[in-house]
Amino acid sequence: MIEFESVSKRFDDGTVAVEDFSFVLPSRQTTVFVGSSGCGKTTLLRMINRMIEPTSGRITIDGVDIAGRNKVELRRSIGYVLQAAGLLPHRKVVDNVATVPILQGVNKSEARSRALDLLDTVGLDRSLAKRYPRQLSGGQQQRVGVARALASDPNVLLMDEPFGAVDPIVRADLQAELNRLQRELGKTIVFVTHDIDEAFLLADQVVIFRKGGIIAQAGTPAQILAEPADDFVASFIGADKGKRTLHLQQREGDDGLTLVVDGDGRPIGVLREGGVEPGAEPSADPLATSGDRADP
Ligand SMILES: Nc1ncnc2c1ncn2[C@@H]1O[C@H](COP(=O)(O)OP(=O)(O)OP(=O)(O)O)[C@@H](O)[C@H]1O
Repeated sequence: MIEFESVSKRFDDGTVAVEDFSFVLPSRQTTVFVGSSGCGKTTLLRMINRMIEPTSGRITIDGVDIAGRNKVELRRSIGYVLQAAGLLPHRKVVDNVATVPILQGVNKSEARSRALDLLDTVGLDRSLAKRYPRQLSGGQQQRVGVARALASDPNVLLMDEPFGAVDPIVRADLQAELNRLQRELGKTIVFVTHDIDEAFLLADQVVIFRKGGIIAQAGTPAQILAEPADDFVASFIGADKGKRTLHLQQREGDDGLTLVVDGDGRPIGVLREGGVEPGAEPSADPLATSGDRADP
């Protein structure tokens, strides 16, 4: 469990990035920080591995105040994945993944053999191990970034917009892969994104921020979709525009299939029988995501 207790951060130039933030991030769950640019998400994330020090307040991991821990040792014990993957350009993939375990004293051949296992874990072919980062696609580089972050088998994984720079198809792949990995590994993940859809897809718990690291709403995706706390949240999740309001539509030439469209009229799927109780009248039930309730 990671706990923020009245944490504030004022930078040297006087910018207050975070003000009096208190929050608990449960172990083995994915907490997603979401909010528009400059609201303090990255600052909060980087305070967890002490890349940024709070001006006041306390952060504990499993009850231990991180201020009392050795900074370098703390940083190496926490996985960290960045948007640009942050790989070392002059090292081969396998060595990028093995770097932290070697720094922690694991012998080279064992670290490399574990690195190859980790490539399997993140769905990369072992034949890529000898390439340099520039010889990989953006999506592959991100997978290497995740493998590297997992290399020291950390309990905590910090992910700062890790899939922000890849195209939507690769991004969807990486998101699905992260959900699969998390089911297997059960890490305490803190994930930062601008993208509310990504947040809802990955999170056990979502925190929507206003500027200054102020919580606009925190809860499960279902809770937030069902009851946006205020107009700011409703607008942020698109409920106000009907983005999450689903409708059924039947069109000519669709062989009687019922199309599901979102509030902007974009087709997002078809209605299948599977979600309806046998004998029950077909209804919008299978679609009863809270989007229905977000109808203005
Ligand atoms: N080193 C710094 N010195 C001064 N101000 C900073 C510094 N780092 C961040 N800030 C400011 O603190 C505020 C929060 O920044 P932060 O990077 O945490 O936001 P963010 O929500 O992660 O934004 P983004 O989504 O754009 O990455 C912003 O106003 C930013 O300009």
